Amino acid sequence: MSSTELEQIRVRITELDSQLLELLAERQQLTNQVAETKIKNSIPVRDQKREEQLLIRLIKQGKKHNLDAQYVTQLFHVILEDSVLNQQAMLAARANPETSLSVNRVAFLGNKGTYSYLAAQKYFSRRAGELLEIGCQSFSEIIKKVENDEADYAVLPIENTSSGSINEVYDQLQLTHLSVVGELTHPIQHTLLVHKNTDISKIKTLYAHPQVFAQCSHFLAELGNVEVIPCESSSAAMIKVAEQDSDTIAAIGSESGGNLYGLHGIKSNLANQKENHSRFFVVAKQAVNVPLQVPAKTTLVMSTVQKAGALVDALMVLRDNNINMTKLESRPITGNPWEEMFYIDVEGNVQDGPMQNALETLTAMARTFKVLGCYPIEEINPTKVAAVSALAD
Ligand SMILES: C=C(O[C@@H]1C=C(C(=O)O)C=C[C@H]1O)C(=O)O
Repeated sequence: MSSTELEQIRVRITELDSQLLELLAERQQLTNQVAETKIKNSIPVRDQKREEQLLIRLIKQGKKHNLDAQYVTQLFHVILEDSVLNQQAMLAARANPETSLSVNRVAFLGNKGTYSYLAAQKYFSRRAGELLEIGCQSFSEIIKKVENDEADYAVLPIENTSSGSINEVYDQLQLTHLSVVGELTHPIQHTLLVHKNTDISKIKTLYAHPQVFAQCSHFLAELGNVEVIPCESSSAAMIKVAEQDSDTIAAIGSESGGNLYGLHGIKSNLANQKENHSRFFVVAKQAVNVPLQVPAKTTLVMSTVQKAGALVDALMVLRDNNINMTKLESRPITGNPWEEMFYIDVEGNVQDGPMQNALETLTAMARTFKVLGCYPIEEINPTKVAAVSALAD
């Protein structure tokens, strides 16, 4: 193929890509109109039947064009997720006009480039107003910023699929009056980041956050004799490497974060678990009102009376009200040895009838009880690929 032939084909591809973008923008406009209709007529945002039918039709249609079912499904999962999240954000903004700020001051751990920074960018990209990033050195500093009105929101990592719950954050939430107003999950893609081109075998010193070391323990064991230096954040680790002109040091963090400091990745996928995601809470001074049309979660925190089966009794209240629990975490109570605080995430809105029943009963039976927050579910999980492909056959 001559180079002019190649260029001509590329010109056509470029044209098609632009048309794809224009069509996606037009689709987004239409789904925003759908959201307006749903607001007017109190219709739920999510319609999984419609999503399933749409996917089945597209998979069948794709097959006629020789497009793989997996490919079509993945593509439309991204489109559907974006559509649902945008609609949810529209409804939430409409229900909480006081939260529409021209500037959102957001406190998070570390500096530009940390996973918390990337999560904050992702969360606020769907919301009105500019993002003003406030990097902090510790979780307690992040929370104080919001308590002292120096920030409007804090983004706090709460759990990770490979290293589990982040106890320090749970312990901070025990002590604050802030409310959880949102959640999001963000993929964590640990990459070995270097300043100078080098080879893994030359690396003698490695900088990262202790959570990151925990999540990459298998890779560290394979590396052998390397000095591991814990840093207060991934961005602190990146800065250490960027400041030194050495080919024997590296940091672990996200590749896009590392690029902000002039680092590049030489090995990716370092986490023990290949599916590595972190869940974050977004917290603020004021609780938000989640419209009943938006799928919601509620986080509760309680301590039970010292009696056999007290926790089981509390969980039975959820079962009796048909409330699905998605997470249960226990933490020691500061200053009260051997007593536990329970953090419970459930699906449902604090304004629902069954949830109100459950909250009333739990308040009466627990020693201490508090709703940490009610917020829209950000994990969309469109219909599973395999199920849809089977239906489309
Ligand atoms: C746009 C809608 O809202 C949601 C998003 C959909 C989409 O983007 O196609 C489909 C179903 C709903 O879960 C709709 O209800 O039509």
